[in-house]
Amino acid sequence: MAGRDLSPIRAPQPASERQYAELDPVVVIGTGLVGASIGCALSAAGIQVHLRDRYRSHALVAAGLGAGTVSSAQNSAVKLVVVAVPPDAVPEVVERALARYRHAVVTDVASVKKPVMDALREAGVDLSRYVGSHPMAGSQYSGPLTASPHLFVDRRWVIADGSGSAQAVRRVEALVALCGARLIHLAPADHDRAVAEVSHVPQIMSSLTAARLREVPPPDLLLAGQGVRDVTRVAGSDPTLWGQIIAANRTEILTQLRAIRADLDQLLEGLGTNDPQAVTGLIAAGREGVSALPGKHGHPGSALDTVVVEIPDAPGALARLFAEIQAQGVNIEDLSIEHDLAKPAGYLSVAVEAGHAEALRAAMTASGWELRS
Ligand SMILES: NC(=O)c1ccc[n+]([C@@H]2O[C@H](COP(=O)([O-])OP(=O)(O)OC[C@H]3O[C@@H](n4cnc5c(N)ncnc54)[C@H](O)[C@@H]3O)[C@@H](O)[C@H]2O)c1
Ligand SMILES: O=C(O)C(=O)C[C@]1(C(=O)O)C=C[C@@H](O)C=C1
Repeated sequence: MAGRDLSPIRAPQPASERQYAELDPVVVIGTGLVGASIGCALSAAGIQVHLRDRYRSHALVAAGLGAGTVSSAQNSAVKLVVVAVPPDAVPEVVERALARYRHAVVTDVASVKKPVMDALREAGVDLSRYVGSHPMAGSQYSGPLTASPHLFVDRRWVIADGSGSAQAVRRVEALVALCGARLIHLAPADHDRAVAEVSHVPQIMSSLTAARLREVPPPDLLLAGQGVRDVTRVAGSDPTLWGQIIAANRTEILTQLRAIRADLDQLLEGLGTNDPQAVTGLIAAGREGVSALPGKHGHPGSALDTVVVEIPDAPGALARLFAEIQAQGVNIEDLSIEHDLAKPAGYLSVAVEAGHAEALRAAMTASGWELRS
């Protein structure tokens, strides 16, 4: 689209005076993927971040990536503590942080919210300085090495209602804003139901599919294309972390898996009796489900078309291709790459607004690119 900002990510902005006053300095406990990414985003905004981890090496790696410093904070000066450790450790670490940093607000980023809040209440912890939260951004990777200051840009970040003073909530809202995320307030139980639907059950379905691949003979695996890779990306996730997330949210997850079992039974029955409607019905329902997902940046999805371009596995090929697309004034809405197993080439699937695809195809062909669709 001509005139549109084609830069893929928003650069971190310096913190405003109010945000400095609310947050500076911050302590991040747990400097893996999420903690180090938060440290990188806050540091890029100019906030002083102190990094702590049960493994000093993780904090050192995070510091090396620009997430902050491993030097200790002056405890009484700390304004915000972000607890980014695995869910089972969260209540204990939050409780200790509240005791140690007496003027700080403490938030956690665990993927479940009600069990954490319940555990803190059962332990008799004063929750006026605690505000639970959850950024809906991450990846299948663990540890600080894949951290990025851009991880949360334009992603949803939930603040769990039901604890924290108004001032405490404001500090966590400032954290969300500085990380470039979009704030959403939810009751803990509503959060846990929603993430079971859109994150935890999809993780299980991905792992179920990927686990079957262990039985596939290696020559058959050579036929694996982009489809199976798309469906199994998150199956590469950390089993210990996900074991904790799923156990903590098991009631919601069980309800949803039972519904999936009923769908599967229906499909098996239909296939057994060779009822074509059983399959078309399922595929049509899946298509409806996909189109129900909000589009990029949380806006309603717009119709996209995919242009598939063959690119040589050579230095500068991607840059040339992107420059060509930019020259056409077309925004890349999404992209993925599939590598050819037999020759030094890849197939780049570029999703663009449907109305722009035909003109883009014509321009690319005229410039000598090989198109696959
Ligand atoms: N991975 C994701 O996609 C994602 C997204 C959003 C939220 N989360 C949540 O964020 C939290 C961290 O997940 P992650 O993916 O960054 O995991 P990670 O394994 O990358 O990092 C966890 C870090 O916590 C440290 N740690 C563990 N126990 C500790 C303790 N008791 N004290 C201090 N440090 C400790 C580990 O050494 C590690 O460096 C989890 O609660 C997870 O549910 C994860
Ligand atoms: O892998 C990703 O892309 C993710 O964003 C991971 C994802 C998700 O399922 O949305 C996984 C768990 C977290 O609690 C939040 C984010």
